[in-house]
Amino acid sequence: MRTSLLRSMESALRRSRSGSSHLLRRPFASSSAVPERKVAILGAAGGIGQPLSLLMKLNPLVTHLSLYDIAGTPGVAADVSHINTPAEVKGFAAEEQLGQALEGADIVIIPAGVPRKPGMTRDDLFNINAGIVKSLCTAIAKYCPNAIVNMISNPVNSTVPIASEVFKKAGTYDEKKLFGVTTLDVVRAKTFYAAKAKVPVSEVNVPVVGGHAGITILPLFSQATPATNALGDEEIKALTKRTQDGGTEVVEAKAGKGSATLSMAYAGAVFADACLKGLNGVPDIVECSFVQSTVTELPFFASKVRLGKNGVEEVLGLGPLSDYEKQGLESLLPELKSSIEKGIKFAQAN
Ligand SMILES: NC(=O)c1ccc[n+]([C@@H]2O[C@H](COP(=O)([O-])OP(=O)(O)OC[C@H]3O[C@@H](n4cnc5c(N)ncnc54)[C@H](O)[C@@H]3O)[C@@H](O)[C@H]2O)c1
Ligand SMILES: O=C(O)C[C@H](O)C(=O)O
Repeated sequence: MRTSLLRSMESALRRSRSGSSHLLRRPFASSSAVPERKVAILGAAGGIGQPLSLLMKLNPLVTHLSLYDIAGTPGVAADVSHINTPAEVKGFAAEEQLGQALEGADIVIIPAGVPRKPGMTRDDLFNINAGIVKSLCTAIAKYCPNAIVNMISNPVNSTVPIASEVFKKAGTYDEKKLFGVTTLDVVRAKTFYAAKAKVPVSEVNVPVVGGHAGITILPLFSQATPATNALGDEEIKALTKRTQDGGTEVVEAKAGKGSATLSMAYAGAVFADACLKGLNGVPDIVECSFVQSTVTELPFFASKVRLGKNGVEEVLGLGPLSDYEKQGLESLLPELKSSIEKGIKFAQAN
């Protein structure tokens, strides 16, 4: 997946440099091979929003890129629009333009909201971000009820349930189209595993299940490929802990200037690319994501998901777990349950 996104981007860059591509001379609308796809980014002028806008502009599957934020969008949209790739860029600022930003969107990516500072948990963001997510999802239900939603705003373990309740209230909820973006956990697990196991990072795959906060992030290193016997129990524990604390590692390193933005933009672009490929009928697109689920007793859970023309095609099971992973699963369920319930309660009361 990672390599296929990189290949797409490299070829978009090559084409834009050579100026020889038929894609650049002919709009996608007239191409029978590539359907029109509008991607909207809400929070596009933020730390994640800006590099994510850049990466989506480089994605050859995007024909229309709609950038919305409450401040700073005109500059970001003008800047990104000068890149000579096919996606047509439009910027929207202020709430009265939100409808236009969303209309016709196939995928809405939401990195709007405040990030952590050192000493905070993701749940500490709930009070501000819950309201932001609720109002943006209310607009999605009105202007693009059939869009796939990629939720990045934290706490993901609560913002996804909030979105589901907003859509239920509006009568537009389709569980196949709501995704909590947990790809950064997978990106981190792959990077850390490759370095420890001394295997090429481009070949590594590691499923990460559960949720997206602390111990609710459960990397399944027993299923990592390429498999290795080189890692003992203590090394697996250390890798698990580093993956669970990856966000905090960045928050502390940024020392008050926010949380992961560049690696998150990359992860968000990988996941949106997978959703676009699924929509376009590319077979066997599998990514981990926090979705409505029956894999555990909880109503939402992150696991491998097969993507298709309608969003979720199949929520895949956990596969065989090591004893250490089984313990991790038992430990995470109560915390994840309470974060999910907090989101549902908020949306029902507001
Ligand atoms: N899911 C993940 O793995 C993951 C990873 C990193 C960060 N995050 C989360 O993503 C969110 C954004 O992080 P960031 O670093 O980009 O923050 P940021 O403060 O740099 O950017 C957030 C942007 O959201 C905008 N915004 C605020 N309210 C809005 C509204 N109502 N409508 C539209 N835009 C609005 C702001 O103007 C700002 O430009 C945070 O909640 C952060 O915790 C999630
Ligand atoms: O850690 C954070 O607050 C941001 C994000 O969820 C991350 O995992 O980097």
